[in-house]
This record gives sequence, C-alpha cells and structure tokens, in this order.
Amino acid sequence: MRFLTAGESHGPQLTAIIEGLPSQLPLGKADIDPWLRKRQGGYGRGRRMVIETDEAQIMSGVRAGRTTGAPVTLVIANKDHRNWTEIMSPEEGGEPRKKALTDARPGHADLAGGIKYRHKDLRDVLERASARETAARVAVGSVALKLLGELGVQGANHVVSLGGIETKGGFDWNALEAIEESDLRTADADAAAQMRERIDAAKTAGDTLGGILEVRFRGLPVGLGSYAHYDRKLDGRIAQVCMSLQAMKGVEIGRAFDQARIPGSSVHDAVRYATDSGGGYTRDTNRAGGLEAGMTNGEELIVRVAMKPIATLMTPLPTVNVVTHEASDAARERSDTTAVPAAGVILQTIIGWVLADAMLEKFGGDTLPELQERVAAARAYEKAY
Ligand SMILES: Cc1cc2nc3c(=O)[nH]c(=O)nc-3n(C[C@H](O)[C@H](O)[C@H](O)COP(=O)(O)O)c2cc1C
Ligand SMILES: C=C(O[C@@H]1CC(C(=O)O)=C[C@@H](OP(=O)(O)O)[C@H]1O)C(=O)O
Repeated sequence: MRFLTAGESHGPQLTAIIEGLPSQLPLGKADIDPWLRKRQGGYGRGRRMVIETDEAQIMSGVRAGRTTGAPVTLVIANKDHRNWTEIMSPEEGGEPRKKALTDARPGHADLAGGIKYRHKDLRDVLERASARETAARVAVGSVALKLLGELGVQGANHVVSLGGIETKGGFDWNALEAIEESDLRTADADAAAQMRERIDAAKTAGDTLGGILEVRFRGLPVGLGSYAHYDRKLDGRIAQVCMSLQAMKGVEIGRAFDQARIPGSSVHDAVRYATDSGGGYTRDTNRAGGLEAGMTNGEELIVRVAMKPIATLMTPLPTVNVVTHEASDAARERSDTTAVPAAGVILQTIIGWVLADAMLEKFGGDTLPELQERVAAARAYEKAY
C-alpha cells in the first residue's frame, strides 16, 4: 500500500489518496471521523481546535460501504480557510506579502525551510510544515486500523508523561474506557489533574510542554517485517513513521533506554511452549516490546515516543528577522500549549498504517476475505510450529 497527502494548514482542504487497499473492506465515515475528532482533543490545545470539526469525505474507492480495490481519496475541509482566503490565494497579488511572517521561530521549520526553498515569507514554509497535515495522516491511518481490526489486531495509546509529570500504574487494556474519557489520555486521574495545572501555568507563562506517548498493538501474527534486509525491518519502519510526526524526537521499542543500562539476563524474554493448552509459544515477559530482529514475535507491540515542547512561544525566544537581519522576537502565531494527548492518537493511527502494510506484504490478497483466510492459516501454523 502507499499513500500521499496534500494541503496547507489554512488552505481549503487536506487531501489523501490511498492505493493498494484490498477490496471488500467495510468502510465508511464512521470508521474515520471518530479518529479525526480524537486527534483534535486533549487539554492544552489552542483556539484553532474550536474552529475545526474535522470530518472526512470519501471521494473515491468506496461504494455501498465497501472498498472496491480502487484508490481511496479522503478530503478534510479546513473551516478556518474562510478567514484566510486572500492570504492563501494561489493567485499572484499583494495580500500575502503584506502580512509576511519574517521572525523565524526557533524549533519550527521557519529558518531552515526558508533557506531551503528560498522563501522570505515564512508562511510559505509553515503552512505545510504545520501539524495540521496530521489530520490527513490520521484519516489514512484510521482506514489501516479498520483493516487491522478485521484481522483481529487491536491498538491503544496513552500518555506516559507530560511536562515532567509521570503517570502511575502503567498500561492496562481494561482501562481503555478511562483513557478515552480523559482529556489527557491517561487512566491516572491524579496525574491528569497535576498535568492540567502544569499546562495552565505554562500557558500563563507563555511557555509550552512536551511529553512521552505509548502505543500498543495486540493480536499481531508472528513474522511481520523481516530480518533479511534493512528496509524490511519493522522496527525501522515503525521508527520512521514516528520520527516523521511533527515534534517527535525519540522512539523506543519496549523500554530500550532503561534496558541499555542493565544486563541481558534482565532484558530478554524466556520462551516456553504451552503443551497443555492447545500449543503455542509464550514468553515469561515482554521486555522486547513485541519485536525481535525487525519482526513481530507474537507478543504485544510496545512503542514509546518523546515529543518536544511546542515551538511557538507566546513569551518568545530571541531570533532574527530574515528580511532585515535585525534581532527580533520570534513570531507569535496562534498555537497549542501542548499537543501531547493528540500525538498519541496520531501515533496509533500511523503505526497502524505500517502494520497494515506489513500484513498485506506478508499475506497478500486482493480482497479482505482472502487476507483473513491467510492470516487464520498463519495463526494455526504459529501454534503448531
Ligand atoms: C498535534 C500537533 C500539534 C502541534 N501544534 C503546534 C502548534 O500549535 N504550534 C507549534 O509551533 N508547533 C506545533 N506542533 C509541532 C510543530 O509542527 C513542529 O515542531 C514543527 O513542524 C517542526 O518540526 P519538528 O519539531 O519535528 O522538528 C504540533 C505538533 C503536533 C503533532
Ligand atoms: C491546525 C492544527 O494544528 C496546528 C499545528 C500548528 C503547527 O505549527 O504545527 C500550529 C497551529 O496552527 P494554527 O495557527 O492554525 O492554530 C495548530 O493549531 C491541527 O492539529 O489540526
């Protein structure tokens, strides 16, 4: 499978085209829109999220609630565009240049992007660098999650820490409802209350906060990805999509950074075979986070990602005006104080894409029923092996 997205933050719409989906996959707005709404949520987001109520229009590739095998086109309107029609107009004219953004924000794409594409109005950079683009990626990823669901794979995401406040108790699949109900995507209500206070304080100070997200998937068959070549290794492919998400600066599988400090006997997962309960391999622990040698090993996939604090500061850092070269304060654009909870939602959907793609690679199939048959056969083989 492959996909492309297009669209600017304040342009008319975001567009995504997915190619290579099997036919006969039940698919409708109801599979996509809840993910778009979740991505907009979370305590600490800015006023843009009040303007937008994201929903996807399915423009091709689906008829009567099922994929046909043709490319699927998804469109998400930017409601805010009506306030930016002149500034964003593709026509040549004065308006965009009059309001040029020239005070490059440290931590954002502005300066390097301006030099790279030779823009002096840094809006030409930020419009596409903006994480608004992630609405399109989430729409695409939600389709992947739908496919995974049909193949018996379930995902989850939660906030591990935000602004230095750690959640306690780890992750529990039984706590999914509490996570979904929390505006900080954690079942730890005490930590959430502290996070809210810290976000309020950061906002008052004109500052911003980052955090750590965890994404999990269970029900994955053994052997997605491969050890045979670097670009087929699933850990590398997962890290790529995570790192390509705006503001993500670190990825670990399992608890890799802690494990780097302790001996192997406390890191690797002992193997058993369950002769008494219908067969199948089990592990005493899952410290590897479900991946060995670039392949799923049948255990739960655990990915953790570090998000840096938002770059746009209302109490700005010193910068330089790229037209006059004079010292100035970094541009103050409307902005989020934190987007950590939203990032968990995005990460789950985009990792879901990698997993769905790896499923299709291993099992093939032009249609969902063929894929389902092959996955079922692989699961039986895994147990008996
Ligand atoms: C959901 C989400 C929302 C974001 N909102 C903002 C924002 O309001 N203001 C901002 O400066 N950066 C925001 N960012 C981060 C920037 O887009 C990002 O830092 C920038 O594109 C530079 O890329 P890099 O941080 O990956 O180096 C957001 C990121 C995500 C994932
Ligand atoms: C629009 C979204 O996020 C935006 C991401 C973003 C950035 O610089 O990345 C900057 C802000 O843009 P605006 O100035 O329009 O409020 C965020 O709101 C979104 O997530 O849908």
